[in-house]
Amino acid sequence: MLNISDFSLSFGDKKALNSIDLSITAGEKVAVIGSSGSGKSTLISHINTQLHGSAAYCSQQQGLVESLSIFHNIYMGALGRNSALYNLLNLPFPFKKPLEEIAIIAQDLELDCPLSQPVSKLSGGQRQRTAVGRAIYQKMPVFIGDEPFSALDPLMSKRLIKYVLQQHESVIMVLHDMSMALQYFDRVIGLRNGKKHIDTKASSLSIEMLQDFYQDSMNQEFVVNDSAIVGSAFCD
Ligand SMILES: Nc1ncnc2c1ncn2[C@@H]1O[C@H](COP(=O)(O)OP(=O)(O)OP(=O)(O)O)[C@@H](O)[C@H]1O
Repeated sequence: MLNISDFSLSFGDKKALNSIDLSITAGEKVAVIGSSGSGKSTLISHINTQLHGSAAYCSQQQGLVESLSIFHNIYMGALGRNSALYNLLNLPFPFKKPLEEIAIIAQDLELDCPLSQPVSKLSGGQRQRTAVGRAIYQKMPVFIGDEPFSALDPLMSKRLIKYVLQQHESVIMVLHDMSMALQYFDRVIGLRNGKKHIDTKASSLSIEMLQDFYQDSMNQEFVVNDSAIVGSAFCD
């Protein structure tokens, strides 16, 4: 499904990704972890570009339209599927079919406020779920999410991660919750300073190993010379 070979990306002097090799097969559920600034968002944004047309991407920025309702923001996921005229008419007079479909998605995402509510009046968690709803309504085989439920309480976050996993053939998700990464995903990719340090089956990792990985990442935050990080316990 995806093959990335020796991919690097810099922002000015900052090397955000450093010689990344990555293959992902259809059907895989991949968690991407790493400390802040390690390159996770940059990596999944690149993956989204590579999978253009088959992936729904839920970025941290969300890109919601503040003045429009929950319904219309979620409906945006279907803009490409329908004609311009249908989309235009659906704005003032929503059609029955999308109304019903979006009501189900909103219910599944535990969005219990009226669908007519403008996004500007939503909480952080409600906004995140609206953005995820829009991605789900794209009906793509692949879901790419950048901490899509970070504003939710842990139990709701758990339920909704399970829901997103059920709705898509393949999922690539950045998340900081190590236990969820191990419990719900097949594979874990760990980034440190733009390099891939972990890429293995979730079943071969433990919470302690991931805690060590985060601790080592923190310890090396001040290391300027990249050569000092070679020799990780996980990857070259
Ligand atoms: N548009 C940009 N311009 C300049 N630097 C950038 C830009 N985007 C990312 N960076 C830098 O690239 C590095 C990787 O950023 P990235 O957002 O991918 O990290 P991250 O692991 O997703 O972080 P977080 O967990 O905080 O979201 C960081 O040092 C960041 O400052």
